[in-house]
This record gives sequence, structure tokens and C-alpha cells, in this order.
Amino acid sequence: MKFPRQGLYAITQPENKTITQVVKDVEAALRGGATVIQYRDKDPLDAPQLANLLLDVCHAYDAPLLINDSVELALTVGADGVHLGRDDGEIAAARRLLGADAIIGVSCYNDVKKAQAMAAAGADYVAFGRFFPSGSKPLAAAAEIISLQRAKQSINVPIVAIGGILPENGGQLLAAGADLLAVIGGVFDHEPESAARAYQALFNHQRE
Ligand SMILES: Cc1ncc(COP(=O)(O)OP(=O)(O)O)c(N)n1
Ligand SMILES: Cc1ncsc1CCOP(=O)(O)O
Ligand SMILES: [Mg+2]
Repeated sequence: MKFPRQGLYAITQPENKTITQVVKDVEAALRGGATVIQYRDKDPLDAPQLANLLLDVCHAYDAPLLINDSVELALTVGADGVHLGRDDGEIAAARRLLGADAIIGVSCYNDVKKAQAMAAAGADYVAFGRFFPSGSKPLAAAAEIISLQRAKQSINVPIVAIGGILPENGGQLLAAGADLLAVIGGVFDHEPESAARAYQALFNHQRE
């Protein structure tokens, strides 16, 4: 499955939820227009079981499922790809294990040079952030919106922005060069279908 060129990239919020609730919430986000889902779970009870269920629901909506942090889990469940941060291993190793068609995304924080190097090394997207204070990751370091502009001028793979993104503040990130908006709280702190739908106008606007 291909990584989308634009859209809402919803990231799971499994804390204090049952597996059934996480799957329901993700399906609601997909109904609301999310184009890609990341399974992010820092305290998993049964990660393979939940990831398998998420994979089925994502594929029913033609959306890829990426696994945060773990190439091993992505391989175990046959997920569409993986998201790697600075502590999560190298692209080359992930590519060797997951294959040429896997989607591999990398965190670049506020570092445009790193993003250029990661794209050259085969990343399928590069992610910058956090742009706004994030309740989901309060200690994430701040990134500057101008980094999106610089990245857009020199990088051909999709650019993802993350961190405290709401329908009210996402437009400026898209205007600066982001292609996808990665969101946890803005979707899953609310009823996920209508929350996801609220981002859609930002992307429709981009196409006009
Ligand atoms: C799309 C996207 N962008 C950035 C991150 C953050 O990755 P990382 O820095 O490894 O932090 P954790 O998410 O693992 O806490 C992400 N997960 N997804
Ligand atoms: C994983 C991650 N990396 C930087 S900010 C963040 C959390 C994003 O969540 P939210 O959309 O709730 O701010
Ligand atoms: Mg990580």
C-alpha cells in the first residue's frame, strides 16, 4: 500500500482503553477521512492482537497501518510500514527486514539536513515537530514552522507535521509546506469521526 500524498495521519491513543475501544476509535477516524494510521503504544498489553485488528480495519478503508518504534511488530503482523525516531533504529535495517514496498517514515524534529539525508537514504516520508505544545508528548522539543518551508524546497517525499495540531492551527503548517498532519489528541480526545472530519476542510482548501 502507498503512503498518501496528503491528508490526516491519525496516531492511536490506547492509554486506558480496551482493545475494542481503540479499534472503534480508529474506525471512526477513518470514517472521518484519516488517510493513514499509526499504531503508537508505549505500554502495550497485547500489541500483536491489537495491531492485527487495526490492520484489518485500515485495509477495509484502503488506508495503510504503520507501527511506531518496532520493526519487529510490523514484521510480525504484516503492517504496511514503520515509523522510526532517533532511538528506533536505522532505515537500512528496517528496509532489509520489511522489504522494498514497506513504508518507512522518520522523525526529523527540527532538522532539515537530517530530513534531506533520510529522504536520500530511502525514507518514504519525513516528519517534523512538535509545532505546538502537545499534551500527548509534553516534553517533545519545539520545531520552527520555517523548517517546513526549507524542507519543501529540497525534499521530494511527503512532509508530515506533528505536535498539538488542531483544525484551527493546522492550516499554517500546510501553507508552509507540510503535506500531512499527524494528530493524536485533536482526534482522539474527542468523538473521532467528527474530529477527523474537522481537518478535512484544510486539505480541500490546499487543492483549490
Ligand atoms: C508521524 C510521526 N512523527 C513523529 C513521531 C515521533 O517519533 P519519536 O520521536 O520516535 O517519538 P515516539 O512517538 O516514539 O514517542 C511519530 N511517532 N510519528
Ligand atoms: C509523538 C509525538 N512526537 C512529537 S509531538 C507527539 C505527540 C502528538 O500528539 P498530539 O497531536 O496530541 O499533540
Ligand atoms: Mg519512537
